[in-house]
Amino acid sequence: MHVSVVGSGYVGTTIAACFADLGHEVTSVDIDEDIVAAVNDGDAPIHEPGLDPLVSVYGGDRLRATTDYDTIRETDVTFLALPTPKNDDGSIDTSIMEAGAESVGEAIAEKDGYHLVVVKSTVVPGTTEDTLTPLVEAASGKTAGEDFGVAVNPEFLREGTAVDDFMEPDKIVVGTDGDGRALDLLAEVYEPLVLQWDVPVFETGPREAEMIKYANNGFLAAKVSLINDIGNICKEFGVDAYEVAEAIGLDDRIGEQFLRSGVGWGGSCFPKDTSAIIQHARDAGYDPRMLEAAVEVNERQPERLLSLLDEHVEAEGDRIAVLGLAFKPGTDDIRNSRAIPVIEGLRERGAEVVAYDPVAAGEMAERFPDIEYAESAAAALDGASGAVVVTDWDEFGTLDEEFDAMEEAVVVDGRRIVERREGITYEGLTW
Ligand SMILES: NC(=O)c1ccc[n+]([C@@H]2O[C@H](COP(=O)([O-])OP(=O)(O)OC[C@H]3O[C@@H](n4cnc5c(N)ncnc54)[C@H](O)[C@@H]3O)[C@@H](O)[C@H]2O)c1
Ligand SMILES: O=c1ccn([C@@H]2O[C@H](COP(=O)(O)OP(=O)(O)O[C@H]3O[C@H](CO)[C@@H](O)[C@H](O)[C@H]3O)[C@@H](O)[C@H]2O)c(=O)[nH]1
Repeated sequence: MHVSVVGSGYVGTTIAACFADLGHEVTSVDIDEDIVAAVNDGDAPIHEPGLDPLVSVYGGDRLRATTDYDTIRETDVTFLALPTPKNDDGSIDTSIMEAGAESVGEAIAEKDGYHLVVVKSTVVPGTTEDTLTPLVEAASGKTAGEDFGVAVNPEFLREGTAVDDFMEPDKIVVGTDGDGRALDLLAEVYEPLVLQWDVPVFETGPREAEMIKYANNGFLAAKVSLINDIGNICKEFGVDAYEVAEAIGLDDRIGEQFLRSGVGWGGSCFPKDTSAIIQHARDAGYDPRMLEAAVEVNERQPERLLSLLDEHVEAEGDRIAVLGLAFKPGTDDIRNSRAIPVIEGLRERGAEVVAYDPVAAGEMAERFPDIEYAESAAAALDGASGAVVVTDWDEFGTLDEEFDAMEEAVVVDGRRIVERREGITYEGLTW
């Protein structure tokens, strides 16, 4: 099968390389010429474990990148993996998706046979039927359901484990209006995965498929916020939230995953998606109190971390180490990282901030060019009067005598990764 993928970012590049690995011919379309050149040279344009080997094998061969939308015409199915950022009021900005839908429509206008357009990006319920499909129809002069099909197929991969998540998914959600040709084509695209892992394919309507993605992310974000809320209560009473989480996670109805309390969630998805669905619900007249509370608890965690530091250190004029800048380990992505409000809070206190991250320092230096970036955790800790841990990189779990080089060995751990020991004034955020 010949598949095209529009957008070569985290999702687009991952799924394009994986489709090639599943045996499909793949054409990637992106407006960024550097990204296109990189893919054709066999270089992954993003940092993602397991992606380099795939792009180096298939890039320029079974996976070809281009800036030319017209190439879509030669393919059977097009996945739209374009960004859906948020507007200033928190609502979803679908303008890039709309531009993509129009370009796809123009490209298939001259096509004789059926073409399938698949919305892979995260869009609020109704976007595909009410906005994107009419745009493809207008640009192509064709009729949806007759000349071309439309499906919603949200993506659940996580950054840092994107390739594995895509290649071995928990589920594949397919939203159509019952168009048998669309279902058959998607079944063919995913057949190798479904056969190998016996993956459940959940067939539903387009609006349901769109909502399932927000429900999934909203539920997970709220789960972390709930364990953070419980963790904050635990801290007040000297209870270890991690022991509590371990016990409640044994209940199948709760489940053991996503119970790591700490400084909260960040990244490119949870913040923007909770915000988009909250705003979409409000626009419809419903006030989604649980999701609003999940966001509020999340926003408070960095300040709680700094309050614990305040109990031990007069930050003004002091050197304070920030360990971890990425929004989670395994990535250089700092979008909505909890390190951002932590650094801002330290600067408001007049602290001299020295930051360390194994891969994300370069990204953070663009955001905060005038703080110090250390080459190692040891260098960051040297001479510091306090340290805050923001990202749970494994290497922070092996730190030990490095703390002895601190001016004052005060460690406030936002991820329960540092070993508590004598000689360190240790504060866990929720334990
Ligand atoms: N990042 C994730 O982990 C993840 C996981 C699941 C779902 N999603 C969703 O997938 C979508 C894509 O997210 P992403 O993180 O891959 O985005 P991204 O910002 O990493 O990549 C988007 C790509 O689209 C390209 N682009 C922009 N405008 C274009 C246009 N008009 N035509 C062609 N290419 C264009 C950009 O150059 C970029 O390479 C979003 O809706 C997101 O919410 C993301
Ligand atoms: O127990 C936990 C689990 C996660 N987090 C934090 O939650 C955030 C998000 O983590 P994770 O979900 O692993 O990363 P993402 O790559 O943002 O993936 C989420 O967002 C993607 C984009 O929509 C979805 O596809 C994925 O299914 C969904 O997990 C990070 O800041 C983590 O530090 C915690 O604080 N405690």
